[in-house]
Amino acid sequence: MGTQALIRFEDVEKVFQVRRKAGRLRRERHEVRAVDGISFEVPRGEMVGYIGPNGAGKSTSVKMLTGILMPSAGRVTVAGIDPSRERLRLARRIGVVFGQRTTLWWDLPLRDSYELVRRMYRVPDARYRANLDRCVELLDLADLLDVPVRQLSLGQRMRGDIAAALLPDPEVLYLDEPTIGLDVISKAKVRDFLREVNAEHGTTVLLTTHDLTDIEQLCRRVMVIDHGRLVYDGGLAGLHAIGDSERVLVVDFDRELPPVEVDGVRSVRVEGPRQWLRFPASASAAPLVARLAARYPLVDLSVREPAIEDVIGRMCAGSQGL
Ligand SMILES: Nc1ncnc2c1ncn2[C@@H]1O[C@H](COP(=O)(O)OP(=O)(O)OP(=O)(O)O)[C@@H](O)[C@H]1O
Repeated sequence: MGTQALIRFEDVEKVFQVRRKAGRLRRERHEVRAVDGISFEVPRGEMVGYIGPNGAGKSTSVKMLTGILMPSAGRVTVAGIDPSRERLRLARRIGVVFGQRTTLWWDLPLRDSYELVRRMYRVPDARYRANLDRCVELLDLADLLDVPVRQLSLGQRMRGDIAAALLPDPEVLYLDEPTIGLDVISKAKVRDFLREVNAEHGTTVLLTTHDLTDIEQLCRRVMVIDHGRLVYDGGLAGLHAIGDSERVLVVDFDRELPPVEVDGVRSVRVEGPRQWLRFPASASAAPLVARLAARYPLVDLSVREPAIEDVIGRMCAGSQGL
């Protein structure tokens, strides 16, 4: 494959025909364009965020990548394979983790689930043992191997699921909400592990999440989907730039003052001697601070970056929140 893209979407569409009630007896046929002409390429080894509001078309895209759904138009290729035509051949090369449901066997201890994965995917012994050892160590699974999956906490189960997906050494890992419902420590563990797997094995990762900290900590590239279309594909910094976002300067004066009037900032909140001043994220803070300090008795200040949720919310205006 060389430098060729590992994942490729070419003008992909997915249209669902749904019937909905239109009166007491009548049913109307109606189309839902879940994916409405998306194209992108992901090179081998990249970690990409695939985000957007509810109903944007993310899960439908991932289902086409795994071969569960066939596109209505366009072409999907993963590792040179058409997923819907050769789903089983592809299954050995991709790992899938859904935060909301497990792919493990509910009544079996983790160890037995892993043994089944080994047999199903015919993972060679030495590789299986090396992968299992690494997962057990990095995901802290040693004490959990003999516990039936149904007795695991959500965070433990999620770590167990991620290990199962990685045992066959997949080239691509699709993660759907891998940190949903996890506490801060478990989230950090999962993120550290994913970073390590990506760095050491060059595993390509497509990450769908509503927790944008996952994206900020793991992905240099992010794709934003809205109403079945790709509305942004690039770095996080660029997202801030086109989102036309604002930063906030929180300033403390030596006494209570009326809202400040300085070019380039807007006072949006006053609380005693503290004021919140908005300014464009693309502007440099230093000259603003200099202007403020020249006219006002400044004691302290800090700059708050725009929340990425707000940036994407504005980009997908009219949609539900993330
Ligand atoms: N099998 C189906 N039949 C009919 N409509 C569907 C089907 N699957 C998805 N849809 C519709 O397609 C659109 C995209 O859904 P999808 O599940 O891909 O969104 P999503 O981005 O994953 O959302 P979420 O963040 O809520 O998981 C929605 O309007 C959804 O109702």
